Amino acid sequence: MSLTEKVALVTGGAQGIGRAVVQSLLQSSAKVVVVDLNKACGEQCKAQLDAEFGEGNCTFIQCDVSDGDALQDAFQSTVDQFGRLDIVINNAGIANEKNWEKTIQVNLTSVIKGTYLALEHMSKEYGKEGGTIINVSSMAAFLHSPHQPVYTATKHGVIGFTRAMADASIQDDYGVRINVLCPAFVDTPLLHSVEDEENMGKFVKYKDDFKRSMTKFGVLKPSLIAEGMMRLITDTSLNGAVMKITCSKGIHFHTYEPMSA
Ligand SMILES: NC(=O)C1=CN([C@@H]2O[C@H](COP(=O)(O)OP(=O)(O)OC[C@H]3O[C@@H](n4cnc5c(N)ncnc54)[C@H](O)[C@@H]3O)[C@@H](O)[C@H]2O)C=CC1
Ligand SMILES: CCCCC/C=C\C=C\C(=O)C/C=C\C/C=C\CCCC(=O)O
Repeated sequence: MSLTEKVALVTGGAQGIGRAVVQSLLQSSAKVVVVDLNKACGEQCKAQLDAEFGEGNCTFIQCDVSDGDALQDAFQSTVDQFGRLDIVINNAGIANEKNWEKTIQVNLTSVIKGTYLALEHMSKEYGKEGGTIINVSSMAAFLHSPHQPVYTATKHGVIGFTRAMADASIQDDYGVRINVLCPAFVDTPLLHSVEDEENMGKFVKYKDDFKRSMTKFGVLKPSLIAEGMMRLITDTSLNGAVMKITCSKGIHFHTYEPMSA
């Protein structure tokens, strides 16, 4: 499906899962704004994408998503440059149990803020044309791993918030589909954070347990996560969907009893 004339904003798009999603969006002819904290990585990413897809299709904005004003400016710059916004991927995330307040800010508060900003630029409530939002959670939301309690809490929160907003979108006719994607382990730099006391704090003693889990459950390629993401973007029947991606079952959906959490 062509996304020609569509404009996408991807947080944490400079590497890992976000980077793979940016690549897929450009392959589908969307314009893409990469919003990321890491300036060096973002500039390198943009240079590579310009070489592959031509200049003018991709922009990099350095921004810490946990700085609400900076995130607001990034959304405004996107619309100023490309004239519209259609697709928002709230993907930026960290796994830091030592600075757990920061983990809540980046993984949950910024996803909420990013969703509200996306609605300001896309919802019919604000006189806009509609669009789609995908928030990135994790299979950690379906486990209760003792090794990453705050990371797990944020990912539970992302699912609850997204499903509630998807219902709100239907009730008040925002014209915006809001879905959530939950990958199992993916081969990105984030996985290496389990090695580091600065990230894990007292939970660093479990690093070998993490590695055993990765061996047991397998590690996915970022390209498969991008494939799932493109399905959420292009399948207009999906709203409030919770997509899971695992090695054993591939891309599939979590099902809930009516009215259940
Ligand atoms: N890698 C994995 O095994 C899994 C990752 N996820 C989730 O996928 C998302 C992406 O993760 P990965 O690509 O694996 O991580 P990654 O560490 O490879 O990439 C994350 C990107 O986000 C950026 N970022 C971090 N903090 C930021 C901030 N405050 N403001 C703006 N940008 C920021 C980083 O600079 C980086 O470019 C995260 O939400 C993560 O929790 C979910 C399930 C599994
Ligand atoms: C605080 C440090 C945490 C380190 C986190 C690093 C990576 C994060 C990975 C995830 O988000 C995925 C976490 C858990 C799910 C993994 C596998 C479940 C597979 C289930 C299945 O295959 O059925």
